Amino acid sequence: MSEINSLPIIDPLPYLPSSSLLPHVISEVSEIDLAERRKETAVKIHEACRDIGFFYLRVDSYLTKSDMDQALDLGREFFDRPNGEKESISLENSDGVRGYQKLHQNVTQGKADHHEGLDFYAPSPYSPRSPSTPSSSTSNSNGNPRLRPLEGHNQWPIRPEDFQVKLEKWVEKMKILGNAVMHAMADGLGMNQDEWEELDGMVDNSFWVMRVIGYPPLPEGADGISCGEHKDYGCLTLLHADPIPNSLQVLSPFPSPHWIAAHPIDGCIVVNIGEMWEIWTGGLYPATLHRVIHKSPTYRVSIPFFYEPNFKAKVKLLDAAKRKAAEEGKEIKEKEQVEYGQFLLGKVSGNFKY
Ligand SMILES: O=C(O)CCC(=O)C(=O)O
Ligand SMILES: [Fe+2]
Repeated sequence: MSEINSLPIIDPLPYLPSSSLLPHVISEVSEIDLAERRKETAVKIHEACRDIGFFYLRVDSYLTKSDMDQALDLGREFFDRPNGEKESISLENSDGVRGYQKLHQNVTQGKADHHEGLDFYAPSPYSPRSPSTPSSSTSNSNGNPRLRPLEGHNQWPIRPEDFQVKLEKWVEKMKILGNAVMHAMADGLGMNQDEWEELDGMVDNSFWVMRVIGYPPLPEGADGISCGEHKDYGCLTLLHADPIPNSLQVLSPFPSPHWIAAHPIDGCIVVNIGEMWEIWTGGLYPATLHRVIHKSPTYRVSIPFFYEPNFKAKVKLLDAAKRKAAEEGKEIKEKEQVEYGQFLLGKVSGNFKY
């Protein structure tokens, strides 16, 4: 294998429901070559997941340029609002994980990151508490019962106008895209229909997360890091970011680990896989380390959408991954089964400084 210094570009079009495609594309898609195009996509996705765990996904048959620009601009306009307004929807007002985090409140490996952010999650995974049961012995400063992490409601900004409507649409779009990528990955692993349906049943009520992140440039001369190196912990990360080169960096494994830049490409988003795929495949598909060092003078906005398993999904080594690894002579290592929601709870508790 030659040194990997750039990421492959993959077209998910043959896996997207035709009703979700942009009108001008629908007429171009012929049923006849769909099967052939699926094969091509599945092979490319398998190689990308196995060799680096990161790739570009073409989305220009699915999202217009104005959909893409608008999502980032809404983030930018929100971060431009006065601090008091942003802090009125801070994490502490909900369940400690949904809402706004001010600059340096995010922590990676014990070090504060140089960004602000706004986090949204799928609805609470817990059944509603009955009003007659005292829900908790503790209350927060507003006298309301203290919520367990993930138990609260999302806090949507009131300004800029349309933020919620537009970004909820983005969530719906990303869920469809995430499922299409999962299907391509299932084919790439050589799953049969029953195996794909079983995998699909573990993500069909995805406990998704959407983050809107704002990165001020790192101070002049600082050798700091905007977002410390980490693996993502779920299934798939679908990242849309401002077209600023060099900021997002990926640890390419071959021939020896070295950082490469994932420069944004027009009409594409960047996808990487998280730790759940590492468990599903026994490490055949690695969750790759990445980081952000944002030094350019402009404020950078990114919107990672995490397409995750269902809260209750039990994630363990897949037979298809065993077969694929044997076929390719790759060694894999079975990891302990996890229930996704429990795994997530263990992770979110260390993410913020309150
Ligand atoms: O902002 C970015 O480009 C990446 C953010 C990221 O890696 C994350 O939120 O997990
Ligand atoms: Fe990440």
